[in-house]
This record gives sequence, structure tokens and C-alpha cells, in this order.
Amino acid sequence: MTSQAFKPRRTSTIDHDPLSAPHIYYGESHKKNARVRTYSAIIESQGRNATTAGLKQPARRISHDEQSIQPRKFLVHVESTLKTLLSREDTDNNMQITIEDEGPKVLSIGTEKSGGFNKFDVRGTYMLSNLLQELTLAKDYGRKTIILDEARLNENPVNRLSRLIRDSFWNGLTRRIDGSNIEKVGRDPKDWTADPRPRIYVPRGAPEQHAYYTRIAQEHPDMRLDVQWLQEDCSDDAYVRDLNAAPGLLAIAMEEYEDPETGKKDLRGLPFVVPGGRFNELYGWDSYMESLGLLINDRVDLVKSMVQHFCFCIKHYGKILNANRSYYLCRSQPPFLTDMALRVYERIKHEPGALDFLREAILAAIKEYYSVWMHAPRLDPVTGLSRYRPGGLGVPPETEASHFEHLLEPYAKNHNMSFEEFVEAYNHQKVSEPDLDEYFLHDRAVRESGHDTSYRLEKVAANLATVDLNALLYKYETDIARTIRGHFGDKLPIPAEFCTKEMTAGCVETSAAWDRRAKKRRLAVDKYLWNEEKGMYFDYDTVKKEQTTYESATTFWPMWSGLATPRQAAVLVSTALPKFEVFGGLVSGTEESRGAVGIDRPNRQWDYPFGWAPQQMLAWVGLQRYGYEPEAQRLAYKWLYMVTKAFVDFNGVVVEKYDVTRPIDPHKVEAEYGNQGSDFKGVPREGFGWVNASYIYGLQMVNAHMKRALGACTTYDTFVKATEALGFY
Ligand SMILES: OC[C@H]1O[C@H](O[C@H]2O[C@H](CO)[C@@H](O)[C@H](O)[C@H]2O)[C@H](O)[C@@H](O)[C@@H]1O
Ligand SMILES: [Ca+2]
Repeated sequence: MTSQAFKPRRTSTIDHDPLSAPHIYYGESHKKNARVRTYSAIIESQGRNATTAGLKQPARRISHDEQSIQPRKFLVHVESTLKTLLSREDTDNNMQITIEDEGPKVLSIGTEKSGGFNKFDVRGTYMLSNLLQELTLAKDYGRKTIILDEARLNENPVNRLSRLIRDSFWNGLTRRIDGSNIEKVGRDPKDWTADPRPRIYVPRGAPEQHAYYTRIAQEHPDMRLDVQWLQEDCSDDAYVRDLNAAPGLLAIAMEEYEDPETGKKDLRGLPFVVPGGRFNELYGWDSYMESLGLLINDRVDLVKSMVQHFCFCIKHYGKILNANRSYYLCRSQPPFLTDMALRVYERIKHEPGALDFLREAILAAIKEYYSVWMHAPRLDPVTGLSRYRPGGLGVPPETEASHFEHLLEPYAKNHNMSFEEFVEAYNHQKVSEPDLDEYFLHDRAVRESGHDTSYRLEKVAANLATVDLNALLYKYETDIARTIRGHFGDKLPIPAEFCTKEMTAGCVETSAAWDRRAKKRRLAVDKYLWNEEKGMYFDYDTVKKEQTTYESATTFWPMWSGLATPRQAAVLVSTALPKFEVFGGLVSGTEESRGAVGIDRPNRQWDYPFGWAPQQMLAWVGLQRYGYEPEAQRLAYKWLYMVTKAFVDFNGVVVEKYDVTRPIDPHKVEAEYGNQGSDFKGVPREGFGWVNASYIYGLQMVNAHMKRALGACTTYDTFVKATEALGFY
């Protein structure tokens, strides 16, 4: 095979940042720098005989540029290199290059300096998968030939992942709901109907949005946008069930803006971040978790608007929704609004309107507190504690079709019906099955808790005063007290639209009442949820009137919210922490609590051996709050190492959850609907919202030594040995 050299038009002194974001690096301005007249094809076919180890030999080298003092750049023809790379290295044909592929793990590509004549070996899974990612991006931008900096291929993985999250993933996950975007965000991978189409439900209190979307639908008939009013009482169980025949988005906050070109005023959706994968809408607690990373990445605008969306939801739907789809209308999620709003306020307090923003959020949180969490059916009047206990009827439609088969098949059989016939009859109360009613009451509560699903909660969730929820409400109470005192002169008048019947006479809130509520909750939590003997918190069954025994990582949430006393915190660290600490950080629950799993008792994704970003982040913050800095850093290191290693070995993967006991491929989780975030072609574009955030947030917690060690993919044990040997710790 012969090789023809390029004659590049310029030397390699391009004035650019080799690690700039893809739209800059591959976008128009960069394009002109890589115009070439000819291209020398990669030598691909030689040396491909199998070795004894079953691996293929690298392609034959021509001339190699092994030595270079200048940062190396390559001159690459995008399409042909992609083709060669995939055919040699992606041996399991999943459009990713991972440690499971059995290719030669080396590809020679032409150097820019030699006009592509001399070759350099790109070696190993990480560099090759980065090459695949870069070529895929270049192709997206319509590039035929590129000059590629080696720095993009061998970049320190910690820097690379942080950079991708900051420059690409957040943008990939950002949505606005308006005419410009409704086709994208209207798409619902969970839609079960025969004719999925963009549909938006607008609450009665937002007529301007109804008029807006009606106009958009008329202007763009090709979108097939269906615009519907919601009825006034939009949480009525039967009404929400009936909407399942035509599922759709629920309208969220919009702003007025002026088109800079035409000078015309119009509405525009406020942006927000979706979790990723099948979750393409605004979620409750995911948004909070995402905000912890977004704020570090200076995306205050996004977090601020997510707070505004939550205020809109409380005003128009009566709660912060599980997510803004019609089938979530009865359901909320773990409440984090006060903390989220206060974090934003800290960043914008010098701006005009900042205090109004905070006031609006605190008023909304107060309304939510009274009317959702301290109200029937979620409030347990005996203990004064709260439960996840949403309304709703029938089988949750958004789950995987097979999720309830095992449970429902026997009922269908008894009624002599097919599975589908039975679900239809049961949902519309044409057959009565009280046991199933009870089952689904708890199932809906499991989903409201965000911990869907887990043997901690199955068949009992709606009766539990959980540690998690009550720790969060304590945070509301203390945040609200502190804010009223510190920002509103200890008197917060409540406008009529935020008043509920539980509010004090004259509708003025003062900090003293909120301090009392917090104190009362702490006493109740100590009485019902704290277990002195076992040295940790447990949920309390308000019907059986006893503590449960399932050991859950939620036991650390009282440290996050400041509910635990310093002594309780010390006991949690010495007694509970060792039960949950594993290879990749904290596991959701202990193996013993989960019990045996098998064909008839499948794995649940919020049980052992799985670990989730929110559990890690809340525990880190809690540990720091009580002065357990080394423990917080250790847990953060373990989690970050696991995420980094999977990212390096599996083509940049970042997923919804991890098997934190599995060192080699922790992202492989086969529970319930599988793992979200792993199914991409060539290049990851989104990661997963809360794991992205945990990565950015975690990196702020670990020290400089740890950060360096993570960049070199050093396990925690090796890191400790090395630093001990050097006398650092
Ligand atoms: O479709 C099944 C369930 O999916 C959601 O739960 C999971 O994803 C959410 C978004 O990332 C997350 O908030 C939750 O903690 C996860 O378990 C949804 O929230 C459930 O309501 C739904 O039934
Ligand atoms: Ca592969």
C-alpha cells in the first residue's frame, strides 16, 4: 500500500485551545484551519492476523513520529478513520470501544507535522475510545478532515470528564418548553400509547400559556402539538387516571422576552435540566442534586429557573411534581426547595430582584410544607411525622411494561382475562381487588419517595414515617426560620395566593413558630426513628406502631439536615458507616436487610448492591457538617474513583446508578428498567444528571493529592498505602 502525503497549508501553530468545547473545536471557526488538498488513508489491512491470545496485530507502521517536543497533533480524515477504527477495535459492535473489545488496541494515524505522512500509534482502550468520541463529534459538525490535538486523546480522565460535564453534558440535558423545543422535550420514551405525539396540558391559572401553545400548534401543524386545558382540580385521582389515555407534558414556568431581531415580545420557556435517558422532563429531587454541580459550574441561571419552575408547580399543581408529565400529577418527590433556593440566593444576592426571588421560593415552600407534607394523608397525626403517601388510581403506567407482570398475572388468570384486559378492568374499578389497592397505594408511595423500588418500602411505604422525609422537613423548618429571621425582619406576610388554612392569623409567618416545629420534629424523630441500641435511625411504621429493621443509607440524612445531635452523629459514624461503606462509596442498603434475591424475588434498584449519587452527596455534606472531613473525603474518593474508572474503560460512560460492589464494570446494572446513560453511539452526550453533579461536587471535596491520584486511576487502597509510605497521613 502506498501513502500520499498531505501538503498542509500552514504550520502547526494554530492559535486555539486544544481542549475547547466541541462547538468551538469542530465548529466553523476551526474548520478553515484544517483544509487540506489530499488525504493519505490509514493503513488498515496489514498485520491483522490473530495472535495466540486471540488479539489482532496492530497495523503495519510506515514512518513514525515517535519523538516530539511540540504538543502532537494529527491530521485525520474523519469518515475513513472512523470506519477503520470501529472495524478493528469495536469487536462487539456496540459503537463503543471498551475493555471488553478484543481489537489490537492500537491504531496508527498521521501526524499533522508531516502532512499525514508519518504515523503515530494511538494505543490502549482509553485513547482509542477518545479518538472514537472525537471523530464522532467531528462528524456531527460536518467535518471531513480535522487537525486533532493529542491532548484530547490522552487527557487526564478527571479533567476530561469534568470538562465534558461542564461543556457538553449539561447542555445536552438542558431543555426549554416552548415552540422552539417542544418537539424534543415533548418526546417521552415512556409513552405507552399507540400514537405518541407532543401534547401539553396547561393549568387554568396560566391562560397566557394556553394562548401561546395554541398559536404554536396552528403555526406548525407538522409538529402535531396537542394543547389541552387541565381541569381546575387537577389532582383528582380518577381524572389523572383518565389522562393516561393521552399522556402529555405539564406546562411549567415561562418568561416574557423580546426577540432581539424583530423587537417583538413573546413567551419563552425557562430552561431546566433533565435527568437523562428515559427521563426527559423536569424532575423534583434530581433537579436539586443536579443543582449542586451546576452551581459549581457557574450555571446559576439554570438552577434559578428550576427553582422558579418549582414555585410554578406549587402554585398551579399544588406540589413539586415527581416530574412534569400528566401521569405524575398526584405525586411529589423528596423536598429540597429551601436549600436549593438559598444556594441560588447566595450567588445572586447582589442582583436586583434577588430578595424577591428568595421570598417567592420561601412562600412556595411554606405552602408546600402545609398543604402537602403536613396535611392528610401524608401527615401521621399520632406521631406528628410525615410519610410519602400520594393519591392515584390503578397501575403506574410509566413503568416498564413487564414490571408488574409477576404480580398481576395470577389476578388476570382468576378473572379469566388477558393481562391487558385485567389492567384495564382493574384501573377502571370494574373488578375489585382490595389487596391490589393496598399494594399500589404503597407502590405509588415508593415512587414518591424517589427510592423506587426497594424492599425497604415495598408493600409498606405509605405507612412509613421515613427518616429521609422527616430529615428533609426538619431542613425546611430550620431554613424557613433562619430566612424569615435573617432576610425578612422576622415577619413574613403571606399574600393571599400562598395562604392555607393552617397559617397563623393575619397570614404573617415568624421564625419562632418554625423553630418550634423543628424542635418538635427532632423530639419525634428521636422518639420514633432513632435506635440507641443499634446506633442508627430507622423508619417507623405508623400503622403497626413499630420501628422497621431495614438498614438504609438514608440513616445519614439527619446529618445532612442538622437534625442529629453531635453525639448521634458520632455514633452513626462509628456504628452505621462501616455497614454501608463498600468499594465505590455508600451502598443503598445492607445485604442483610435486602435478603435473598432470585427469580421470584428480583433485585430492586435502590437496594444492595447498588449505590446512587444522592446518597453519596448527602452523606458527604452531612459528614462535613459534623466535622468528619476525612470520612467525607474517603467516601467521595471511592465514588469518584469508581465513576472515573468506568468512564476510562467504557468509552466515557456515566450512568444513573452503579453497582458499588463491582470494581470492573460497576455501570452494569440489570435491575428493573436497566441503567440509563449507557446506551450511546460513539460518544456520550449527556452522562446522567445527578451523577454528573456528584462528580463535580465530589471533586471539590477531595484534596489535591487525591485529585492527582484519581487522575492516574489509583484505587483508594493504593492511594492510602502510597500516601502512608510518604508519611502524608
Ligand atoms: O419509570 C419508573 C420510575 O422512574 C422514575 O424513578 C427513577 O428515576 C427518577 C429520575 O431520575 C429518579 O428521580 C428516581 O429516584 C428513580 O428511581 C420516577 O421518578 C418514578 O416515579 C417512576 O415510577
Ligand atoms: Ca465495543
